[in-house]
Amino acid sequence: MSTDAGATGATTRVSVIGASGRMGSEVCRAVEAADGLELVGRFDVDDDLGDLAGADVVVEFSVPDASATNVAHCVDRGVHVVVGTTGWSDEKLTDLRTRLEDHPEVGVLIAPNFAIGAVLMMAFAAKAAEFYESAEVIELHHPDKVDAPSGTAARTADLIGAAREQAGLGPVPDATTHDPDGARGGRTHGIPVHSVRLRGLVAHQEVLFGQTGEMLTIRHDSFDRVSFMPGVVAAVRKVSEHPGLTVGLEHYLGI
Ligand SMILES: NC(=O)C1=CN([C@@H]2O[C@H](COP(=O)(O)OP(=O)(O)OC[C@H]3O[C@@H](n4cnc5c(N)ncnc54)[C@H](O)[C@@H]3O)[C@@H](O)[C@H]2O)C=CC1
Ligand SMILES: O=C(O)C1=N[C@H](C(=O)O)C[C@H](O)C1
Repeated sequence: MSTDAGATGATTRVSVIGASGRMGSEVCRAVEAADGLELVGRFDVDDDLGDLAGADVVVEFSVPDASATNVAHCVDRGVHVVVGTTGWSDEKLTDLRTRLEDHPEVGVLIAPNFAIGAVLMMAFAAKAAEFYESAEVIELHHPDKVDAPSGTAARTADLIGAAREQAGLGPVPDATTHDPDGARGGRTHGIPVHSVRLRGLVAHQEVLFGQTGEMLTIRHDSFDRVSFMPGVVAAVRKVSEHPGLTVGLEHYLGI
């Protein structure tokens, strides 16, 4: 298997699942333009994944209901996978870890967001969380997105919730007792999360922290899907060096 193009000069063969989608098509263009990577397969719904066109690494951007099955197909064939699809529940992650025990050489990266600024936003939010009484997440996306909240917002809220627990903070203050239409949004790990869907948007998020007399806002905007590509290409290059399951691009970037 030739996956270490940087060190050896060998070419890494890459297939894309979800190749006709908004992200998949952008990934195909990025792989074709990247030194040391060769696009060998494009797969979409109803295609037979077969031997994955002989890929060393698969990039998977499909739909939440299909992603786990697609990734299992790759792992069973000893192929590394870079996953951007959202909707990975704890149960699905546990099943994948179990599957990987039979293929200890295979690396799988699941990253809720490949934009470097979004990775930093999540890291900054985790850092800030213990210092503020209040925290809320607002994610804003294009209206063709099928899942809410976004994977990025869910991950951000999880990181904030875990940091608050670690610091011994209680629930966020909220006197609401009457909310028949759910105006206060959903909750992830105890943190309110609000989802906006608006034509013209791509992918955006604000993390709000408050305490008496001050407020901190951390905001990230992806104006174009090219913003995800440096992270995807870096992950393709590194995934073989990280056997087992990794959740979050920050672990590949040393953030
Ligand atoms: N991690 C990240 O940085 C990012 C993640 N995403 C996530 O990536 C996923 C895809 O997003 P988009 O490209 O915007 O969606 P999209 O709807 O444009 O593309 C999804 C593609 O998957 C295909 N598909 C459906 N079922 C399939 C199956 N069983 N096997 C193979 N392909 C199948 C569809 O035909 C479609 O071409 C979503 O979960 C989204 O949240 C999106 C942007 C960035
Ligand atoms: O569907 C999208 O567009 C995006 N999905 C990911 C998510 O759910 O967090 C990443 C980014 O926000 C774009």
